[in-house]
Amino acid sequence: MAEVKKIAVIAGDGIGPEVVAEAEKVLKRTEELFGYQFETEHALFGGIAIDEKGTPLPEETLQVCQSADAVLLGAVGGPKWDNNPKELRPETGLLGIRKALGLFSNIRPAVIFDCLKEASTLKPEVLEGTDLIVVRELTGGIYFGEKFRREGANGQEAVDTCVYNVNEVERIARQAFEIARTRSKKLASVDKANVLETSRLWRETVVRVSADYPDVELEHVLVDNCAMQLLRRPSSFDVIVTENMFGDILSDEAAMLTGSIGMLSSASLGEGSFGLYEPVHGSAPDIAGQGIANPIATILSVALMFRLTFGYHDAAESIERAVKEVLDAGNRTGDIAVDKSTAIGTVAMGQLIVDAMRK
Ligand SMILES: NC(=O)C1=CN([C@@H]2O[C@H](COP(=O)(O)OP(=O)(O)OC[C@H]3O[C@@H](n4cnc5c(N)ncnc54)[C@H](O)[C@@H]3O)[C@@H](O)[C@H]2O)C=CC1
Ligand SMILES: CC(C)CC(=O)C(=O)O
Ligand SMILES: [Mg+2]
Repeated sequence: MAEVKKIAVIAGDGIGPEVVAEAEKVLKRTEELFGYQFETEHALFGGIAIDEKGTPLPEETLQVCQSADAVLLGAVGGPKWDNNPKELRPETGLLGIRKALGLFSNIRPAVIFDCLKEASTLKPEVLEGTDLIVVRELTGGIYFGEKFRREGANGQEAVDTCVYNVNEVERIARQAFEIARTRSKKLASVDKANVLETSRLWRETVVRVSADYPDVELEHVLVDNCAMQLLRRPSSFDVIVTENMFGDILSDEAAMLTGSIGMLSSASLGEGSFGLYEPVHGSAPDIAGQGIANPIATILSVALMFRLTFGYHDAAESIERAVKEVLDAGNRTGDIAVDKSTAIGTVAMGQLIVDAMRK
């Protein structure tokens, strides 16, 4: 009998509950097929937690996560809470949970399915050979720096501060070098070292760490150039390591190589095997409640959980193969459909993937 793995399930807001419901069906099917056992515990987080508990990250939610082996998260946020004071915004909870759980590394693979090349923003010949991972620093930088308003000589000013220390850069750099070692041994470190002091420290630190990885070829790319090169020659990248905000932005851009942000999964990791798994997209208020969101990013996040936290490679492969088969057969949600009139909904896509899973 396999050991029971505890998974904290946080559906969140908007399309979060819709896509997480499909991922939970995948967990159940995995139990039936492979005999693995999961104990899920649901917790409130984000806007719904503000409404019901008065805070985006209730203490009991944090405890549920801390006592679990892994967390499955949908998405949080939406216009309902946009004008809340900053401590009562869903994104405050998102940053808070990442910090509280020590999840400094966010791994975002952009996997290109051949049959989706038609849905990509780029021409198939430009996409040829593209398979990249963005490794984003997740608990430092400008999202976590001090922010405030003040009265300046010309009226109100707003201040966001960006801080990185050597330790924060070193640990994410090491993780990216380790990942690069398992792939094509090429690492692109993305910064803005021609302007930002945090980026100069970033670059110095990455160069120092690179001495321990002589087998990995390191290049430095300025973030503006990287944004351009991702569209011009995406196949030249393999592993990209970058700071929090640059990684946030570049991974949404990389999503469009795959066809849609609804395809991009992610793993947030710390020092141990514990991880939080979530789609890269947000709560998509514009399509929430319509049953049309693409659940694949969340389902592929479960596959990442199986690989990186549980070591269930057989089950991960089953999910990934099922997703490919379902897409190869021409099934599309609206975001990846060229002919939108043929699009299927969230539940139909989830069910097709569950049905295609095999041992
Ligand atoms: N990890 C999280 O919980 C995140 C939360 N957010 C929050 O989500 C809210 C909405 O943010 P947006 O900037 O609109 O970004 P978003 O990622 O929610 O949506 C951007 C666009 O992509 C589409 N989209 C996203 N996921 C999709 C899916 N699975 N299937 C089909 N289409 C999909 C949406 O319909 C929208 O047109 C905000 O409150 C934001 O703060 C944003 C990013 C991450
Ligand atoms: C609160 C934001 C940093 C969420 C986001 O856009 C992300 O993590 O991708
Ligand atoms: Mg983002």
